[in-house]
Amino acid sequence: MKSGKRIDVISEYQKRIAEKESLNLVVIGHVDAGKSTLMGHLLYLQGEVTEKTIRKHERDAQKIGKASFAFAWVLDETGEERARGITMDVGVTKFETEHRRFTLLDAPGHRDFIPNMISGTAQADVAILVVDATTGEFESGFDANGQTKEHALLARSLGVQQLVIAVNKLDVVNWSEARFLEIVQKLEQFLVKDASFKKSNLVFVPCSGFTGENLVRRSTPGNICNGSAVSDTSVPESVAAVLSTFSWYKGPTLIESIDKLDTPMRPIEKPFRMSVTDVFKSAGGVSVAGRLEAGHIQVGEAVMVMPGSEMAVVKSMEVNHEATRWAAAGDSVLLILSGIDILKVSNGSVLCTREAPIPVTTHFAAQIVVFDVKIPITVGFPVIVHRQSHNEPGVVSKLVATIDKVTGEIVKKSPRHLGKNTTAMVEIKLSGRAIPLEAYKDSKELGRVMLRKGGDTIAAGIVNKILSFGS
Ligand SMILES: Nc1nc2c(ncn2[C@@H]2O[C@H](COP(=O)(O)OP(=O)(O)OP(=O)(O)O)[C@@H](O)[C@H]2O)c(=O)[nH]1
Repeated sequence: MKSGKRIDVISEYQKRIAEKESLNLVVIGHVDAGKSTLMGHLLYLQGEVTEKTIRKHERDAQKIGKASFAFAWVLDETGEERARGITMDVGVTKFETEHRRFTLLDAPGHRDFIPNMISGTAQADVAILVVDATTGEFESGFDANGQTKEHALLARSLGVQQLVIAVNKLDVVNWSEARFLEIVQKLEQFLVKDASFKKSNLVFVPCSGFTGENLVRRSTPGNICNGSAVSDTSVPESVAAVLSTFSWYKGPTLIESIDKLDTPMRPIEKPFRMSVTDVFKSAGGVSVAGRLEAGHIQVGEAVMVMPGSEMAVVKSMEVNHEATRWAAAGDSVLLILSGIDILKVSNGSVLCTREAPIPVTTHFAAQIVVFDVKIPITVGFPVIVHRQSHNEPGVVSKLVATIDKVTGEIVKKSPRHLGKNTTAMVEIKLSGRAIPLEAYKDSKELGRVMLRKGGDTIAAGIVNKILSFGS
């Protein structure tokens, strides 16, 4: 195919961000915290979903006895997700606020789907953490087996710096200010002290995804949020009660809070890198979806797939479901590639250029933070190594030293084991295939790893050095 005129991507990109900046937003939180309902309702209020669609979801949901899930179905699209009432895969949608363009990733809360949650969060710049304010529910999401803490730690480890915390289902607790403040106090302490978020990067917003209160606006006598698209009778508070009991809140709505989030610096001038999250055959060639981590790409250019060093040409592309001729760092893209066998590219591959290939390795040094482990990490400890949406089995092959989290100084060389909350330098060897990986100093996006074992996340870290090179 003819590539057409070459585009000056950097100047096009400058024009685009001058118009409106783009952010990838992930919604995380404990199972049933109300993530899908909240975002489905927000999309409806923003005009991204029609009243007709919501009415249809409502009727269909009622038929299978799940009337309260009508808004959640905007994002939970598969039959199994709807029947089980849970999110399993990462749904992707786009929407706009006054100053920002968002690509929304709705991650599953159930612990069985944490690898999918990692995949969604790895693509995100910012996150909404949804917590259920209901008595007992916030507590169970927040305890050791709940996903509130794990998701927050994972998000921080994957590079998310700004967090909007939606204190949800406040309708169930009579819009109680005391309950809201109790949750803020507990969460803030954890997020700042244990998860290393900056206090100034946290925003707490009381709301109800079900009634729609404080998502886009707050109820006033002339403007009432009463979950109008849902005819479920279980809306627990009368509108009058909302007006009188929620008057204590004077802060921003959820949409105002996310509209103020900062856009991270995009490494657009660095060598081209795209991490692949999905591959499928399409009429035009091989379709490859993923996130552009660094650099830029345009139709007609050649790309190299790592591992494997196979070459392909970009035949066409889409950003946010719209055909385009170029894409830049930070974009979620779909490339149609020609000249390549579908078997040569898979979830976890990284696309780069022949001139600046990404290293491929089975052995690397990393600095890790150990989470709440039951058994201390020792040499030979088996782990599943996650890099973005990809994972491979491996072992912790060497414990180099424990280090002071604050000063970075070595506390102990060659420790025998690593316990809870330790920061340490280790070496990791993969037992199977080599993966594309970079040192963190070269790529913040492709230089992070997460270690999991037996369904638990046990550590997160950054890659200090690649110790073996494959192709
Ligand atoms: N009363 C009340 N119920 C809510 C609210 N938000 C969600 N729910 C209900 O909580 C249940 C779970 O909601 P979902 O939106 O599926 O929760 P989720 O966090 O997306 O669940 P997973 O994706 O499976 O983790 C549904 O019955 C919702 O109707 C709220 O603000 N108030």
